[in-house]
Amino acid sequence: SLPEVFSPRLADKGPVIPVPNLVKFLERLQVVALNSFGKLDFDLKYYVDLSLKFDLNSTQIAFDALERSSNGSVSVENLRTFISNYFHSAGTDLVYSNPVDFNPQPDGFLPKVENVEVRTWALDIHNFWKNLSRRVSDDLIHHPDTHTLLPLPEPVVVPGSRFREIYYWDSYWIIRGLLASKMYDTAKGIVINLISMIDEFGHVLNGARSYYTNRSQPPLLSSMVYDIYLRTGDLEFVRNSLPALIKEHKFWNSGFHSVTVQNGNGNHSLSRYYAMWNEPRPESSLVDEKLASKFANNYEKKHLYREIASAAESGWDFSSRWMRDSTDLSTLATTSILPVDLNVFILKMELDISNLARAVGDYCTAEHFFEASLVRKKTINSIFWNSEKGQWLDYWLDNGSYKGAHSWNARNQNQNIYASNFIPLWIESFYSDSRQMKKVLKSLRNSGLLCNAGIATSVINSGEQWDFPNGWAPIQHMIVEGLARSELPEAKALAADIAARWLRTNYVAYKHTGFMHEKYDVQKCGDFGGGGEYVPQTGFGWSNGVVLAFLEEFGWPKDQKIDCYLPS
Ligand SMILES: OC[C@H]1O[C@H](O[C@H]2O[C@H](CO)[C@@H](O)[C@H](O)[C@H]2O)[C@H](O)[C@@H](O)[C@@H]1O
Repeated sequence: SLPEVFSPRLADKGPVIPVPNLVKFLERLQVVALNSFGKLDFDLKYYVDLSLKFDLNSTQIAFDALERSSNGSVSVENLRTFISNYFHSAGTDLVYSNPVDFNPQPDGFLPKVENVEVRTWALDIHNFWKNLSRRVSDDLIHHPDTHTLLPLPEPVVVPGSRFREIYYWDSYWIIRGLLASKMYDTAKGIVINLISMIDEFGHVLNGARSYYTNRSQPPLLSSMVYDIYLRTGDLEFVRNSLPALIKEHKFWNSGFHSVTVQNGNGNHSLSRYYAMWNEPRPESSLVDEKLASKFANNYEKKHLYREIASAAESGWDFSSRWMRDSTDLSTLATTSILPVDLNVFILKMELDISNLARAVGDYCTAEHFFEASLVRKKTINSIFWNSEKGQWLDYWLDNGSYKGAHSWNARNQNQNIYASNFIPLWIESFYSDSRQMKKVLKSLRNSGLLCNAGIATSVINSGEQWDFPNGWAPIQHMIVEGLARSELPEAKALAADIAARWLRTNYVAYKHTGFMHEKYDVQKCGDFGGGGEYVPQTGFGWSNGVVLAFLEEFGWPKDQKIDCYLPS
């Protein structure tokens, strides 16, 4: 018999937000396109990013009338003609837009960068904001039903390449870079766009597409607002943002995202990733269907689809972190895990809301969220902290719960080493605790995560992109920033060392390839990363942002070379 987790009762319980008919149609086109064009250079996402030249009904009629062979394919020529007659290319609904606040040589840009070569590179990256800035096309404004792209009110900054739309958590590091580039209006515009999603959908979407409405991403909106406020002092911006931040806090602390765990210290309220979807992800539907094809039972398939979409909500799509068996992606069990980083982001949200509310004189809200942050800090140390290891460990939920609460069991802490086990370092509540910090530092040094060219995502080489040997800009940034802010000199020194390794590898890869990359291989300085379900992407929003943020914080001395040979 099936385990309880696959029972109809449980499998059907979760919420589902349906996608529009346009997305369903584009998924049909995706299948025919793959059968007709073949796998070479084929990106599934391209097809759900197309926009229609005419209404959906007439496009569907023309599509159904195409002559098909027995396997459903259409001749390459006929399909090409049909696509060019009926669709605008993917990406044309976001048009290039010169950012209003872009200055090629901003005043006070990266004052600590003395080295000419590094400054030239930094200015190249600063220039990339122009390549990545877009606004929605007039066609999208007038005919939103013919686009999967969502019409956002302000200009956007996209990650790059196949990621043609704004992404939630990427935007935090893009904003960090924009702040270093003194592009405050562009940064505020991004936040206004994300807030418009909360107004319309109740949460910030994974990305600005109608196929992303059923999930969010790591919640960093409050961090964006807070950092912009610190640079600009704009209280009106804070006042306008606060209601959305409070609404978002509720989203992550209610419904299926919320889980109660009980231990000797009482009941603890925590959050998990939980997508409102149990079908294949439209942007990767054939990949998901193939993975689910090993399951005969429809409930098992639906269960897997929800786990896949929830892993996408985590931003770590995909990783052994969410898998019961690191060699088998179909064992994804994202919703059965309480993630350290998500709960840290919610603690940060509480601290940010409290600080922002205090700044605008709303002391009642400030106090309420400060209290909440104290409780959450205790919860994080109570559920995730493992003193023997000197790390915070993700927590596996058992299938059953008693009266809605799961009983805490030390055995359920995931003993595997992930960079996320160190994300609490980013938050003052943790980095200011010198005793705990010393333990964590020792643990980080011995973790196997610190490599020649940065911090590895994990120590498991699963072939998935959020695992060894890939290193990702956001992870480097959060850990380095926390270490740098700690009082401990050895933590500060480690921060500078990791930042320098990361800058070197980004620079050398840029010089070799001409591009900034989405992820890097931390084993080999100068190599970009790989693995996962799509080819490595360039551009790239968060990598650019983190380079600028590191250069702003640490600078680069005049006579220090930036290459792969580390000074002894
Ligand atoms: O198309 C597959 C998946 O792609 C996205 O995930 C990856 O890119 C995002 C943009 O840079 C990034 O935020 C995420 O961390 C990456 O893993 C997308 O977010 C997924 O939902 C999508 O299924």
